[in-house]
Amino acid sequence: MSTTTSERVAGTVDTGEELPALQTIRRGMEISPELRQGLGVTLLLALVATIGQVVVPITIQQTLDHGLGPAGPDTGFMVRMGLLAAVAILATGVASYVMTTRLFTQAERGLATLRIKAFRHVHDLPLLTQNTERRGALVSRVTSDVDQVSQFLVFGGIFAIVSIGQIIVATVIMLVYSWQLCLVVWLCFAPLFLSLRWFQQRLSDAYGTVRRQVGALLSAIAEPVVGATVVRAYAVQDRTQQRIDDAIAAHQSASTKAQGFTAFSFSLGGLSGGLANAGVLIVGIWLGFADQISAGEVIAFAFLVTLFVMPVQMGTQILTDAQNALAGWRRVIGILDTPAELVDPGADGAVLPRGPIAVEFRDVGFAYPGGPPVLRDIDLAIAPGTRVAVVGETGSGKSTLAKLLTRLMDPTDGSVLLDDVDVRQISNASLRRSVVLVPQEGFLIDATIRENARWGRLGATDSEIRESAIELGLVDWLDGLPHGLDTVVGQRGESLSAGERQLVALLRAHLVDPDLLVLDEATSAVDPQLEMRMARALERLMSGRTSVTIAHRLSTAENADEVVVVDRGRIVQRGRHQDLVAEGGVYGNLHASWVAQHG
Ligand SMILES: Nc1ncnc2c1ncn2[C@@H]1O[C@H](COP(=O)(O)OP(=O)(O)OP(=O)(O)O)[C@@H](O)[C@H]1O
Repeated sequence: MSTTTSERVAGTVDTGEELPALQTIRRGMEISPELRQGLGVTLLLALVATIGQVVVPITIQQTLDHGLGPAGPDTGFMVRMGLLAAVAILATGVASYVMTTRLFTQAERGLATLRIKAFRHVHDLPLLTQNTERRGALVSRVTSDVDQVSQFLVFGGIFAIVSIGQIIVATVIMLVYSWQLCLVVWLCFAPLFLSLRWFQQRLSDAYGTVRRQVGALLSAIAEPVVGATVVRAYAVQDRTQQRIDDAIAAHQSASTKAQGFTAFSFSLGGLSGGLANAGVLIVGIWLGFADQISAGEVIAFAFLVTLFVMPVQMGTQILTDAQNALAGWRRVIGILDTPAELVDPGADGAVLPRGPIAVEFRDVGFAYPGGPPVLRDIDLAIAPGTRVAVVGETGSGKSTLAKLLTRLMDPTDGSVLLDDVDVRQISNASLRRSVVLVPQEGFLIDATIRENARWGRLGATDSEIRESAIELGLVDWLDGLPHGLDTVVGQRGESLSAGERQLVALLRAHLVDPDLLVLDEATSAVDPQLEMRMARALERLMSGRTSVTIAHRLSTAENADEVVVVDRGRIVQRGRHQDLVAEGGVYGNLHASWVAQHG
């Protein structure tokens, strides 16, 4: 677990930002063991590829110095050297190919594992955390951040290893030939080597700005697309267009600046190479006259210099990529290091028996991370099969109560019990089987009504879905739709009306066949006919089950067996509707405002 976890603000995702580079790599390898598999062989191949590169200059030197004797060319020797060079070139090519293939296969396998683990963990993160972390940012962590790691591991990583190897081996060979010429080469490249860190920092800053600008650009574009209706309704196209234009201009200038740094370091690499070659020739000839070096060695040097050029030209870019990849890796590891606070007891957990569930809140308190208490001293017992309506002013804590009841969050104090068992001890599978939450806005996927209903019971047949629709009195509505169960609901169910979306949500809930139904009643008004249909479906859905409804309608409170009144996080009144109306208090006020609205 990362060092930052302990300091993490409750309910937020670990950013992993303070994880040192080496620790990041170690943790990353632990999470994706595939990255380590066969790494030894891959590195061996990298060594073969590197050594192969320097064999050619050596054979040239040998041919020039020993193949062209005073007695004329030694054909046998030259052929042997030529063959050696050919074998070296072939070996380098094959080794590079196999190495790269192995590397990207392993890297992609390892990163697929990382993605899968991160996605699974996102599911286990407390709902609260998912709300706190911007959802888009979570998505980017498991997609583009992993891509950055992948890019680097496949291209940058191996290039870095081979490059460093190339420079080391070339330097050793140069030293064997002539330390003076080696010094010339190193002096020519020294300014670039020394400024690599400086370049890398500039590049990193520049690309950091580019990434931020990409984010700004995406949100500037997403806003008018997602909120197209509002943008048009308020005729603010010009303002949003201006934001997009500004974002595009800012992105363009940041990118140009970043590319400028890359181009500069690239050119400097070429310049250093040219200088080194010239220096080698001048000093080499001078040393040659002093009989300190052979012609073949000078030519070999010219070849060896080229082994320096590419690595240093790409060096700054590789360093930046490495930094980006590490940052990406840290962010994904950060997800995995965020504890799944809602621990599922799994197979060891209790299993709820079938039949209406008894509910109890025992001294429950709750506060959102860093916030004040939202629920206090909640003691509430609901007998099996009872129909309870929870009412209260907006912000009084009703939805929070529902989330605790369905274990989307755990209480900060006290406990929630179902059939006398703490919800924390009930296996998730059993909990999801027996308890259903129908939220205000049921989330519909862009698929058919059939697919959406099947979220309630995966694999439900058409006749089972129809049976549910018949029991809820929805079959004539379903048959009245243009394509029945095959009707596509559009993104987030946009092709249906708000009331129809609720009907699909009820159908889905009915297919679960729960023993405890928790409903967050929709506030949006629907046409009277649909309203009646919904009321009838709800009535049937609740029958024979324990139900807790967050009520916004007078009729729901009137029909409930018991009304629970929440005010500023506490239960202030309980009882039947008529009794509470007579009692007055908070319920009296709520009732009066309902009557004023609809009476
Ligand atoms: N994710 C959250 N993070 C921080 N505070 C929250 C969060 N959700 C709700 N709250 C706060 O908790 C309090 C209770 O909210 P809750 O949603 O339970 O009220 P409610 O009674 O259901 O309101 P409404 O009828 O408007 O839905 C409010 O003050 C709200 O600001």
